[in-house]
Parts: sequence; C-alpha cells; structure tokens
Amino acid sequence: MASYALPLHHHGKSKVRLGRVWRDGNVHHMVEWDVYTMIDSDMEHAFLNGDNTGMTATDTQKNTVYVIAQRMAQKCTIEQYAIALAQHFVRTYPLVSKAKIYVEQKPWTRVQQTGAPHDHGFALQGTELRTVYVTYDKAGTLDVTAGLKDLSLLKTTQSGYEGFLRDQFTVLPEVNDRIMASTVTCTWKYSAPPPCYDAAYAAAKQGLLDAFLGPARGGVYSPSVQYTLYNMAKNILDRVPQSESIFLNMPNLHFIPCNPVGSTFNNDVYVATSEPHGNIEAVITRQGIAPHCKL
Ligand SMILES: O=c1[nH]c(=O)c2[nH]c(=O)[nH]c2[nH]1
Repeated sequence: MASYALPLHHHGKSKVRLGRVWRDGNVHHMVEWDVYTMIDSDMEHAFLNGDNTGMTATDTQKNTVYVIAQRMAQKCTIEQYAIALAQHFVRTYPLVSKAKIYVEQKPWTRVQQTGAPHDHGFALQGTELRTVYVTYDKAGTLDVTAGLKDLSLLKTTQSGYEGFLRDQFTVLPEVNDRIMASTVTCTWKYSAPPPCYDAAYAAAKQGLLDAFLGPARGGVYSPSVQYTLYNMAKNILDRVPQSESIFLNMPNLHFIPCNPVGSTFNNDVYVATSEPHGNIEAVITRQGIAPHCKL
C-alpha cells in the first residue's frame, strides 16, 4: 500500500492590484500596489479529502487586501500595510498559522509644476523614452519626427466622463470625479528645425503635462481623455512653432472604484487595471497640413 506525505501546502492570491488615494483637503496622496498573499493553514483535509471546511478562500483574501487598504486611514508605507494585512489573517482565522504578504509599489511620484508640488498629479518616475524618426531621400528631403513614449501620468481627481450614449449594452456610470491615468505616446513632425531640439522637446513635454494636469494648485478638469488629448496636442503646436503635426496615443488605464464587501466607496480604494483598457488616438495638425503617420 503506497503512502504519501504533504510536506508543504499554502494558498493565496497573486497580483491583487490596487490604487489607494488619501485626500488631505485638496492635496491627494496616492499609491499603486501589487499585493500577493499566501497563508499557511491547517487545511490538509482539503488536499487529502476534498473537504474545504474552514478554508479562507483566495477570493476572500483578495477582498481583504482591498478592505485592509481602505482601513489604513492615514497614508502608510507598504511595510505598515503588509504588517496590518498579515496580522489580520492570523488573528481572524483560527486555522491560519502564518500569513506571508509580498507588496510591490509602483514609482508614482508627485509632479512638480513650475517648481510647486502638484495637488493631485503624479508621474511614473523615469519611465518615458525620448524618440526620433528621421528620413532623408535622394532629393535632399529631410523629415524629423521627434517624440516620447511611455510617459505615465495620473491624476486622482479633476476628471470625469458623462453624457455618452447609453443603450442596453451600457453599464458604465456617469462620473464627475475619477482617476485618470494614461501612458502617453506622442510624436511631432517638424516643418523646420527648431533652434534647439532639447528645448523643443522640453517645451513639448511641458505642454503635455500642462494640459493633462493643469496648474499645481487645483489642476484642470478633463471631461474625457479625448478632450484632454486634443489640448495636449494644441499645447505642442502653440509652444513649438516648428511642429506641424502631432500624433497622440493615450490608453485610458482604468482605476475602478472598489467596495469588495459592500463597504462604501469614498474615493479611496480602486482596483488598478491595465487590461482591458480604453485606447484614444488622434493626429492634430496645423490647418491645411497633411497628418504624419505614427512614426
Ligand atoms: O475619457 C473617456 N473616454 C472614453 O471614450 C471612454 N470610454 C469609457 O468607457 N470611459 C471613457 N473615458
């Protein structure tokens, strides 16, 4: 008769993605975390007999990740949060002997707008790349298209989405306060060389930031990604006189209001998502100029 051992077992939820916003008046703090839970528990009977009695389901663990995040009343570190979560599991469930919590924090950093910290605007530190695409032909035609990709921007308020078509397939609520987040790809084609490519790049990037975030105090309201995208492109045309055509791609990275166990959502805890995401794209040119293609 063969005999078996079960030297290791544990179960948890991986990659529970959350955004947490703490509102201190008009000044907002925000973090985005990927949380992994794993618990050791006296659950041999589940493996051996198919008996789930007393098991803390991984779905319950996922909900707990959000609820404990909501209970962190003050802006906290991942260490403080992970300790609170681990203690909750061990102290709440008699069969749980150990909780193992791993948290990764995204490098969202408050944007400085003309030297002042923005109330509610954040950028992912150091993720954007500066790009250029040059063509030159036998006729001597030189085309320079500069740009950037992977500029991740987020604001915790001053964004809404209302008035869109509703039919039997529409469930999205209309909101006038939501998180807006995107990873911006932008290219601008030059009609002539600017006096300084570095200065033109800096002006273009600042134009994008100004239209997305607005001033450090109060920001600027966005009724849609579409409207904000158009204003971002206009800023480049206005501030970089040698630019003639702007391509912008902006995924709408959804942070979904979260109330996992019917607790009230208070603009505090969000399910962070990257897929599926909206995708908004346009080319904006000076009047009469042919649009350039993406590159
Ligand atoms: O700014 C937005 N534009 C959309 O086209 C859209 N679609 C959607 O579901 N949410 C949003 N938000």
